[in-house]
Amino acid sequence: MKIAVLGAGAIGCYFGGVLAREKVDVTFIAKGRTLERLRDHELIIKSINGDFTLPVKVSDAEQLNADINYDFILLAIKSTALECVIPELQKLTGPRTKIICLLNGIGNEERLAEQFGEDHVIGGSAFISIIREAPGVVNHVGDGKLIIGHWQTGTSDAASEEGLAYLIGVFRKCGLEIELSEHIQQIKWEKLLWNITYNPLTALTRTRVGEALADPDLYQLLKQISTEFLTVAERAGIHIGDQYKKELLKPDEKIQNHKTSMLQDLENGCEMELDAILGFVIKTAKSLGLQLKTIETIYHLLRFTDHHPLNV
Ligand SMILES: NC(=O)C1=CN([C@@H]2O[C@H](COP(=O)(O)OP(=O)(O)OC[C@H]3O[C@@H](n4cnc5c(N)ncnc54)[C@H](OP(=O)(O)O)[C@@H]3O)[C@@H](O)[C@H]2O)C=CC1
Ligand SMILES: CC(C)(CO)C(=O)C(=O)O
Repeated sequence: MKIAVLGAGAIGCYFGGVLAREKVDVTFIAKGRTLERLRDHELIIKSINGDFTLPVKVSDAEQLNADINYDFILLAIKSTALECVIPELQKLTGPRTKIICLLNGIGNEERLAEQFGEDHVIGGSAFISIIREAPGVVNHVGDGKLIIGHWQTGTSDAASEEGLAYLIGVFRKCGLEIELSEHIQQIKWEKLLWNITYNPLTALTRTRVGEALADPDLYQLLKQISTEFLTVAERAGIHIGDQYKKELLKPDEKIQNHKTSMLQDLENGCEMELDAILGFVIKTAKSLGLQLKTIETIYHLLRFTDHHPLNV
């Protein structure tokens, strides 16, 4: 079984590294400093479950060989880079390749399905926390479940099913919690409930999750954002589990000090994932005749911030 990891950052290096350690044939598709680093040095994974390092196979994203037939592609770029990697995916995807999309937000799997066909797409939600400390060096700081599921149920052939079962088995053997769901679209919305509530507001106000929750003004806004999002989900016919709603505004100790990925992107001068986290919801709301006052305001403020980085 051959796996390509497209996006050798935090998520790609961690999940790809775990598989490579178990002798799965994994190739990291990388560019720039990550490509240089991984060619000459071992991949370094720091993890709450135990650190490890290992040499890995790496290919230049700009010089891909279209002859290799990968069984699975672990897609772990930021959603902002999705259009840029479509030509790379075209070279990596053969008739039986499945793209496992690990990106946050909504709209990514839909775009992949439009380009490659629904039966080539496996949706994913990673409830995990990993920080890229340097090219080829990642730190797994928060544990959580990885949920994946066929974008179009009932279309997979026996060989792909066998491959997927093997992959899931390897992850489980390594102590990773992974689930194959038949409701991946719902799961993506459930994860988005958390991301849309916390990521944009904490980025805008440069706060950690616990700080935002403890501040009465920000708490009020967190509530408004989640209420607006839940209204859209309900009107769109998406069921959000009660447990996600109940726990949303009282996350446990472990997440209090968390800096959301959107705040990290802002601080690192990287483009924020605004469309996958906010834009898609705004569009869906518009198509349903709903106006989202708080979400739209925050989206526009962050778009402005994205285009006018602060010089601090
Ligand atoms: N980190 C986390 O804890 C979690 C992240 N996620 C989601 O997972 C996704 C990935 O996040 P994360 O791993 O943190 O992001 P990173 O920024 O750490 O990694 C993205 C990687 O994609 C690479 N990349 C960008 N463009 C290309 C290209 N054209 N060809 C090849 N590689 C490319 C980048 O390379 P370069 O640096 O050279 O540009 C980088 O290595 C996001 O959607 C995020 O929201 C979900 C749950 C948790
Ligand atoms: C909280 C976390 C790390 C969960 O996966 C996340 O999705 C984010 O910060 O954007």
